Amino acid sequence: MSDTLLCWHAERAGLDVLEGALGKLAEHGIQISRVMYLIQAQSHARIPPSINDARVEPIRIDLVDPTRHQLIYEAIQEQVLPRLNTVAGRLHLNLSPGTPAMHSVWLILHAGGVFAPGTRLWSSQPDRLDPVQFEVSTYLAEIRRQQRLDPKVPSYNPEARSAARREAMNSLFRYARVTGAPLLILGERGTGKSRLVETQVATLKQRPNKVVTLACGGLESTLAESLLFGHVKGAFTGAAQERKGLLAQANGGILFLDEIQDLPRPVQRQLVRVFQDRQRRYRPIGSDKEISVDFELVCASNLPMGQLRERLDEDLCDRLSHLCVSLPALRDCREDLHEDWQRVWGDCRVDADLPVTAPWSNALAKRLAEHPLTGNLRDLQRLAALCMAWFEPGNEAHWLDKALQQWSGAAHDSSTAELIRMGSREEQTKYFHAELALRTKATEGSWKAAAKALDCSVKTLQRDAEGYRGLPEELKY
Ligand SMILES: Nc1ncnc2c1ncn2[C@@H]1O[C@H](COP(=O)(O)OP(=O)(O)OP(=O)(O)O)[C@@H](O)[C@H]1O
Repeated sequence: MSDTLLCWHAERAGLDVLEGALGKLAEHGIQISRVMYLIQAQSHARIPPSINDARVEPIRIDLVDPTRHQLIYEAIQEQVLPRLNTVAGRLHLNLSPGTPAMHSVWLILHAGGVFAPGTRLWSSQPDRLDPVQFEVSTYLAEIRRQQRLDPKVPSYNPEARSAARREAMNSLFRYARVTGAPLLILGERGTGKSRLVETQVATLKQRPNKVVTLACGGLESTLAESLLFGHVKGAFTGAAQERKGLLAQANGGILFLDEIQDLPRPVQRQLVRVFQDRQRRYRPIGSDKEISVDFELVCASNLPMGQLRERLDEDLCDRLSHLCVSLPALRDCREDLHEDWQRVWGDCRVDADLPVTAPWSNALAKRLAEHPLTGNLRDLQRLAALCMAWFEPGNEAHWLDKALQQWSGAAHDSSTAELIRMGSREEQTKYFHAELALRTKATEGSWKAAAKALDCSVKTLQRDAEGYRGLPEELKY
């Protein structure tokens, strides 16, 4: 398929520049069949209908002053951008013709992602044509990606307002500094355990930039073993290549085992053995050679200590419980919520149009004061996403209200489900029965009709509904 070239008519060098560029592009194996040729409206140059088999499409722009960037942009927006939809093949942009001011305009448009992915930039002189490899849009995208993946912002302020968080941070700062002893971080899901390990813990342990993480959920024993310890080629069917395990990768850094309770028991035992050895020696699967590694072990779990104990190998649990920090849930440190919301907002805000400081109102303060926040920081992230979706410049009260309405609506179901999932089997069954009773009453219209639909007595249903006692009022159906 042949391509399109977009460029400016260089008044002084005339059509020679275009002809030269077309020739050089052909040397690169690029066939141009169409040229979108921007030219001053006042220019007297005669533009031929085609050059070197390429159809030349003059686009006359009334622009006397090439440093009027805003006007150039508007002209391009009106006269060039709509035509980009009709480009077949790839778009090439020759940056060089025109004034240096024009070069900046092209680059800015490219950086803003105006041109389709795959558009190639070229810089030319009559005797040369060089690709411009500096992909501005990719560069910006990369910065944004890094900001998300590699957050440098410490997750929590150690000088927290609430006593619960201050105490947790105080313990964290003391415990994380102890070398050679595993650190255990407990906290409900979304309390920021992983982020804490990647930022503050890694810094305190003086091993920044090297946190090797294994999410232990859903791994069966042999896979978990091979991921952690690695294997030699041919160690088992399918082991076509040698694989370096995470323990080896974490050498000199931190091995972070997230949701440690899900690590299969036999692998937990193996880990204990490595940890009992001062030199941290182990054998990759199928190898007869021992490897010695140096890493700090940090584990996290969203279970409280009592439940975690039931899921962990006894020895491993004993080792892990020496230095254990419990991160409080957000609803237990509401004094910090204003700051948390600012931080989450700053974290999620990518679009420069959005306000730098997080939106705030009395209604939001009230919602934050009473919301169960069972998803912790993720609830705040959901609110931030809704704010971004409803955002309209200059009308904060309106879009914030809209976002809050949606947030409250969506919170109902997920929060109820969340709370129900948190209890013991007995409690969960109780909540389930209560939910069933109340929902059936709501759909059938009365206790009598609900009892008939479920084939039980009204008394049974009303007793079941009592099971919701203890749930926050707003979560009851
Ligand atoms: N202090 C913070 N400020 C703003 N955002 C944060 C903060 N800490 C974590 N986050 C963000 O909140 C989300 C939840 O954090 P994280 O994954 O660390 O929690 P977690 O406790 O490990 O959750 P889970 O147990 O579900 O893995 C992530 O998207 C993270 O980037």
